[in-house]
Amino acid sequence: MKQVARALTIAGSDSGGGAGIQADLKTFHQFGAYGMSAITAITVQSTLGVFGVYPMTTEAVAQQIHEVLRDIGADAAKTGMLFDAAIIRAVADELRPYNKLKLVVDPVMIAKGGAKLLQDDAIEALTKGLLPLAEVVTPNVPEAECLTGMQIRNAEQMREAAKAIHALGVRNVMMKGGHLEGDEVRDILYDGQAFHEIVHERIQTRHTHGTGCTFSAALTAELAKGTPLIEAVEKANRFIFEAIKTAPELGGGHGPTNHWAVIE
Ligand SMILES: Nc1ncnc2c1ncn2[C@@H]1O[C@H](COP(=O)(O)OP(=O)(O)OP(=O)(O)O)[C@@H](O)[C@H]1O
Ligand SMILES: Cc1ncc(CO)c(N)n1
Repeated sequence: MKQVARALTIAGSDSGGGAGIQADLKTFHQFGAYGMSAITAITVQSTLGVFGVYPMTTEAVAQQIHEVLRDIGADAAKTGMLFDAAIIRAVADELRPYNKLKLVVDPVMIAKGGAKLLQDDAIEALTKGLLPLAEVVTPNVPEAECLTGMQIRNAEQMREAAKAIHALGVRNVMMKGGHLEGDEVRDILYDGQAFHEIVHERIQTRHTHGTGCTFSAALTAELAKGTPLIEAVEKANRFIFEAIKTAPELGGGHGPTNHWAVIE
């Protein structure tokens, strides 16, 4: 039988196509992985913002995961927008038996325009139920602040927060520095022992819709292919940098990145 890397995304639909399920599937495809999806909510979005959020039933989310995993299977999976505590618990219950599957948890909480993609009372379900199953969690600065209660303004505080999130029981923490100010963007991976830092130039652009989703999808696809974590993070980082740099400049607001970006 042919061996193709299989990747599952469990996330919200973004009608604008730049974030969520759509960003994930485009990115999986670009990385040569076979993409599957379990939709948690339908969001009405464009580059101008979020206009509506329509969650799926918990049963519908659980069933999508259950049926694709027991038939097709997955080498890696990622979670994005999960909306509420009941969906988080259902996702954790479905994934728990698949302990060989590499899980990337992108703890999506708020869209760039400020719209809530996760209910406040869902944080505990996330930290207690889902994070222990994750190979790696990929918070941005506001999400890391919410998970830890710490204030993060610089690289040292990012390292402290990474340690605190690791202490919640996650194997690896990938702290994204896109939200901090400065001419450079610093992303920090912490495996419980050492920090691995990747620094690149900050691109001056408004086209950053879905950067977090696209980054974690690239990471998931590489893990599905069997790439070791540090190398997978480096590839995903190069991909998102190139995708932001060559963004197609669509829409009147925060446009999507270039999911056709090529890295060598
Ligand atoms: N302006 C930028 N220039 C260069 N790299 C960037 C820029 N913005 C983001 N990145 C890269 O993209 C990655 C993800 O970005 P960010 O931290 O903004 O994610 P996010 O807030 O989760 O995104 P979103 O919520 O829109 O999906 C960062 O770790 C960084 O490597
Ligand atoms: C569906 C969805 N997931 C995640 C994000 C975060 O970028 C978004 N804007 N929309």
